Amino acid sequence: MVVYTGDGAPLVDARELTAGYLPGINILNGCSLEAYPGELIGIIGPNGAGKSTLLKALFGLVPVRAGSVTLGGEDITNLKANKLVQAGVGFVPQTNNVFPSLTIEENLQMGLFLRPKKLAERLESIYELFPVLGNRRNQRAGGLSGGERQSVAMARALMMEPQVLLLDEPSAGLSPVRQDETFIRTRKINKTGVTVIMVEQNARRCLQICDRAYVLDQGRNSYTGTGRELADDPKVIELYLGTLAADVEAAS
Ligand SMILES: Nc1ncnc2c1ncn2[C@@H]1O[C@H](COP(=O)(O)OP(=O)(O)OP(=O)(O)O)[C@@H](O)[C@H]1O
Repeated sequence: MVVYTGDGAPLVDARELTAGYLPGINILNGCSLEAYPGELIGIIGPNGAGKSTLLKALFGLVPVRAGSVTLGGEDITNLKANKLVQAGVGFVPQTNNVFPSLTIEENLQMGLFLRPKKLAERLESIYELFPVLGNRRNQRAGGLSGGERQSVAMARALMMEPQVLLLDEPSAGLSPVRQDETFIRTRKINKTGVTVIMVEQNARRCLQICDRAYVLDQGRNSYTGTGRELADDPKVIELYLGTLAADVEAAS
């Protein structure tokens, strides 16, 4: 597992972001995040902490009022989503992330509208990573299960060969088995060299698979460390992971 110790330059560097949806109301209150090349970063924290808002601020979907975001040293603060996709950032929203009336393959095609000439080559490599999607390429996305839709959404974001993939609660609404599959798939994508920044409400599982994680609380950084450090930190367990779950795990 790659665990960065801070050597080298971060690929994504979000510094002291203030951001919000409504005038005068900030949801992010100066939170920061760094992702080094090849890292799998988790963002966890209580409901309403601003986790999804942070991801949306990175992808230009929520206005950043103060602070900055850089990608490979270039300022990308408040760039529009299409510019970010061209710059190498992929985003998978939590819901409404497929076109239900289109087939799997048409959904994937939509992911490459900025670079259509590479379609055959990209489809081949995506079907290698997601063989099930290849086998069912002509099926409409609307008829797929939640987990399968999540795969299509991830695969579509990967069509543009992003350097960074932003995932908003990929395991939300899935059964425990499907959640596990989603986490394994996310790790697999990360192993291909894609830096992943993932918001997760399944904090324990997220800490198990990520290199480093950020705990957000009220739009601020609360704790940061490797997945293991945070999973073992008594304060993080008490405040964010739940003591009962920890006791059960320790007793088993
Ligand atoms: N489109 C929006 N317009 C106005 N306020 C919003 C909008 N989306 C989210 N918020 C508010 O921003 C705050 C943070 O929401 P966010 O979704 O970022 O939290 P979160 O940490 O991802 O929580 P959860 O785990 O519950 O999804 C909440 O108070 C929420 O009501």
